[in-house]
Amino acid sequence: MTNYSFRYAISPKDLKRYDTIDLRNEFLVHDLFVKDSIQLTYSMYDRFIVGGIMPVDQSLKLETIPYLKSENFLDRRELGIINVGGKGKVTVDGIEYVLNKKEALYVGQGCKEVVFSTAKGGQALFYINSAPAHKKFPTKQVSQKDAEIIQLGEEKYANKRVLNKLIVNSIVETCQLQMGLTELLPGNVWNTMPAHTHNRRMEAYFYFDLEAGQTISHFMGEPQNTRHIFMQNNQAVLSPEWSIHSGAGTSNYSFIWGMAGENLDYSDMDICPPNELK
Ligand SMILES: O=C(O)C(=O)C[C@H](O)C(=O)CO
Ligand SMILES: [Zn+2]
Repeated sequence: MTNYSFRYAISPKDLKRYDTIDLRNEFLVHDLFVKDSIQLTYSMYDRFIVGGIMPVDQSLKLETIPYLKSENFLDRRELGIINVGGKGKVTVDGIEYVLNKKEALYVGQGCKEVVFSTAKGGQALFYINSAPAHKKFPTKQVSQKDAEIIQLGEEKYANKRVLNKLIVNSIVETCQLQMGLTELLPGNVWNTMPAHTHNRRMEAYFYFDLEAGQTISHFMGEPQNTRHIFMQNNQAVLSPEWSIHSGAGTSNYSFIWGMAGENLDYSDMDICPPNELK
C-alpha cells in the first residue's frame, strides 16, 4: 500500500505566528515506517519527497502518486535510498541490490520498476528522498567503504560526529539530489553546530538510532528567529532553504540529511556563529 501527503512551502514571515501544532503539521514527518506500506510526503520545497518503506510480509513496488501525474514514479525524478534497518533488497528494473544497514542506492531518472523487500533474518527499513530530474544517470550502490568520511566537532562542544557523504557528486552523478549520514559519538549531542543556512538548497533531516525514551530538540527558522520541534526516533523534518537545521539530543543518535536545489556544492553554506543565534 502507498500512502501520501502534501506540504506547501511557507514564508519565514509566517513561521513567526506558528504555534507548536502548526510547526509540527508543516515540518515534521512521522509514521515513516508502517508495516507493508510506502509512506510518502511530497513537499513544495524544491518538490522534494521524503518517504519510508517497510516491507514485512511482501515486496513493495514504488508506484506513482497523483501529485506526479506521470506513469512511473521516476519518469521525471531521481531517487536516493538508505537502509536504516536489517538487510534488505532493492530491485531496479530486474537488477537486485542488497543493502545492509547504512548503505545507499541512487536510482536514476527513467527507471521503471523499483521493488523493495526484506532479506531473511532482519527487518529492512528504507528511508528515501526524491527530487525532480532532467537527465538519466546510472543507478549506483554506495557502501560505507565508498563513502567520503569527515570527522567533525569536538568533545568539549558535545558535537563530535562522523559525517558520511554517500550520494554526493564526488561519488555518484545526480541531477540535484545529495544524501549522507551523520553519526554522533557517545556523549555528543549537538548536530550541525555552528548551524548554517543555504538559500540555494532545501534540506530534510531524518533522525534514527535514538535510544528508546530519549528525544532530540531540532532547531529551525531564520538564524535570528528560531523555533524548536521535539523529535522522536525515525522521524524526519523539512528545512526550508532560509532555515537553520540543527539539533541537540538527550543522548547521541544518527541522522540522514538529504538536499535538493540550485547546486550540488555540499560546502555552499552560510555559517551562523552560535553566539549570534536568537
Ligand atoms: O553534522 C552535520 O554538520 C551535518 O550533517 C550537516 C549536514 O550535512 C548539512 O546540513 C548539509 O548541508
Ligand atoms: Zn545544511
